[in-house]
Amino acid sequence: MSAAPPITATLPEPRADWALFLDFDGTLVEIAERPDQVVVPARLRPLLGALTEALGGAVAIISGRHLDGLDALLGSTRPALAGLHGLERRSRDGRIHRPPDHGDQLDGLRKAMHAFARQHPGAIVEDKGSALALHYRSDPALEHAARALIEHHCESLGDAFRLQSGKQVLEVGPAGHDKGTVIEAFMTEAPFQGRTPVCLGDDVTDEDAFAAINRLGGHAIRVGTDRPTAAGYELASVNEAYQWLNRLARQLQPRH
Ligand SMILES: O=P(O)(O)OC[C@H]1O[C@H](O[C@H]2O[C@H](CO)[C@@H](O)[C@H](O)[C@H]2O)[C@H](O)[C@@H](O)[C@@H]1O
Repeated sequence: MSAAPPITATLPEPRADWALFLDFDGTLVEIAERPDQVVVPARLRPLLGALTEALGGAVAIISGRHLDGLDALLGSTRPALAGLHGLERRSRDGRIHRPPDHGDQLDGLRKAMHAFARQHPGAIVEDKGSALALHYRSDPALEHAARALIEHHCESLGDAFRLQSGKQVLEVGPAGHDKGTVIEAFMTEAPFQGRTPVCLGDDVTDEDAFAAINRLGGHAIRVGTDRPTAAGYELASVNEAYQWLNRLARQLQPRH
């Protein structure tokens, strides 16, 4: 993180040649006690529509959730999407890019996580097929035991899988993909190619995205103020993120 630019108070002036990458949980929706309890604000869908129009379609949501779960939350809005922290994505033209599923290799860990959740009511298993998440938001004291359990299983899984920490969650999924690699993939194709990438995110896993954005000469904006970051800019909350994105959409609105 030594190459991180200092946080700049003034955010960059919106430009029509930006490509916008938006994290979901903690950036576009407030964090909830459980993954299935998030509330998608009514203002999100019109905002995504306005941003997509203003930026020539170059808007993507990049999340740790899987694509189907994101589509269910977003309803008829069908933006470019990346799921499972970059493992899978949907291009603007609707093509799905997803490596073969080796989620069955996680069966041992899957069973162990479910047994752990049965023993500890504060733990929740989120099974995303190719990846598994063990949440402990309802009982943060479980982090140590949850991590020990997962690390034990990761030893036998080898290098093909990696453990990622997030907000009160530990996730195991295929190695070699992250939010940085998926932004780089989007930037090779229309309508993102040739634009300046801009990314908003709140979590540790968004730091991979911020590092890629910095390499690509774009603007990384961290939502929240709770830890060190590679982002050069900061917005204090989900609400501030909405205010700034609304201003962006208004300022760049194409004149008809
Ligand atoms: O990349 P994101 O879109 O930010 O997704 C990261 C993870 O978000 C979800 O978990 C987090 O949000 C939950 C709902 O607010 C919260 O209960 C949990 O404690 C957070 O870790 C989602 O459930 C995960 O699959 C995503 O990887």
